[in-house]
Formats: sequence, structure tokens, C-alpha cells
Amino acid sequence: MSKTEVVVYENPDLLAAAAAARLVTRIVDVQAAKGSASVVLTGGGTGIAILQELRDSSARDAIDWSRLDVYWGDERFVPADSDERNEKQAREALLDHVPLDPRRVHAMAPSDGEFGDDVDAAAAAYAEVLSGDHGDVPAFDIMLLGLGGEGHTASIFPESPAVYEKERSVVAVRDCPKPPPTRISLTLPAIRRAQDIWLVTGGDAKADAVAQALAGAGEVQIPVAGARGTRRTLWLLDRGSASKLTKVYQTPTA
Ligand SMILES: O=C1O[C@H](COP(=O)(O)O)[C@@H](O)[C@H](O)[C@H]1O
Repeated sequence: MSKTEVVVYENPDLLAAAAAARLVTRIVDVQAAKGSASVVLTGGGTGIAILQELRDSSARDAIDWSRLDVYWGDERFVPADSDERNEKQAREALLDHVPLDPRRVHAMAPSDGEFGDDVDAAAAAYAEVLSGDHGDVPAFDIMLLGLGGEGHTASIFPESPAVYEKERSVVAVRDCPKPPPTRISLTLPAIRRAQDIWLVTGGDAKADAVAQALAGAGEVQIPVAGARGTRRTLWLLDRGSASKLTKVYQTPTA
């Protein structure tokens, strides 16, 4: 299991800008080493702010966008044109502004897509997308994950059926405490296939969950505690979300 690293930025804007810069560097390094790279996106305020920062950064041109696979860690099961959809927000923030290969953008189905409102079928189809020809969930190069104040990550909520899932890589999620209630999510076993997991979040409302996860809480109560990469587990926080940590972590000056 990878060591946990924590970096605390002065404010949410700096956090988003620094995470975007880190993304460019990591994607370029992986592409140089292997030819192509894969990234798993998150929804949520910080996740989308990072994509906006990347769109506005001239360094984004260092990435070979045609050799990048894009996946999602979770999706809200709503119509394709809903503003709540993580894919729509990511497209508006970044994906529609860069020359990605559309065949390498792997979105989860919306509730008005080919599976209609059958969220189980949509989740099973995404599991097939992940397993592809090799039969295994990819060892994603970089996975971005946000978290909720009660400790959820992706759409895995505390004490919910999804947090107990050991076999499937993708599940349908119902009755979420946070709207919209129906979602699709990678499971913790699939999340733990990622090489790098970057947990990105800002604001005081996340401070308890961050502190509990980093203090070693169990993943059933605090699912984000179960998100660990095989190569690296990196928490990128702002002062608010880090405010209940007892240990002093690295705070960059710029
Ligand atoms: O609903 C979701 O929320 C979380 C966290 O979002 P935030 O806006 O509170 O930071 C996000 O990680 C997840 O992808 C999304 O579906």
C-alpha cells in the first residue's frame, strides 16, 4: 500500500491551480514513459475547479490530449443535458476545449441514454467498459476523488451497500443522502486499482471527514478512508478542509 502524503494550500483557488499544474506534469510524465495515460475524473466543486484551471493554463498544451483516456469515478444518474451531471460539468470546464479523442472519453450512461432509467444496466455496462478486452479494471494512472462532509467518496456513502461491495467494479447507488438520489459509482476495489489517487477537497465542511480519514477511520463509516492508490495517495487540501488535522503538514508558500 502506498504512503499517504498531504499538502495544504492557503486557499481553494491555489489548491485548484496547483492540482491542475500537478496534473499536467503527471500526465506528461506518464505519456513520456508509456505512450498514453489515463485519468479518472471526479465531480464536485474542487474537481471541476481543477478542470477549469487546466483549461485556462497554457501548460495544458504540453499534454498530448489524443493519447489520454478519460473515465469517471462516479456519475449522477440524470438526463444527459442536466446541469447536475458530472460529465456535463467536466465537458464545459475542460473536455470540450481540448483535442481529446472522443473514443477515449468513457462517460457513464445518463438516465435518458441507451439503458433508459435502468441504473443497474448502466452500471453493468460501465463495468464492461472498464474491463475491456483484458478483463481487468485498468490500473488507472491518476484518479481524482472528492469527498463529502460525511465521508463519502465517488458515490460511496457511509454504511451504504456500495461500501460493502467486494466483487463488482461498478455499482448502481440508490437513496443517496446527497441529491440526486440515484447514481453510478466505482467501488472501493476498483478505486484501489489506481496507481495515483489524489483526494482533492476544500472548505471547513470537509474538515471532520478529512481528519477522520487521515486518523485511520474505517472505510464503512468514512468511505474515503478506503481510497488508496498503489503508487501514491496524495491529499490536496486547503486550510479549511485541513483545519481539524492535528499533525502539521506541508504548506507550500506558492
Ligand atoms: O456528488 C458528488 O459530490 C462529491 C463531493 O463534491 P463537493 O462539491 O462537495 O466537493 C464528488 O466527489 C462526487 O464526484 C460528486 O458526484
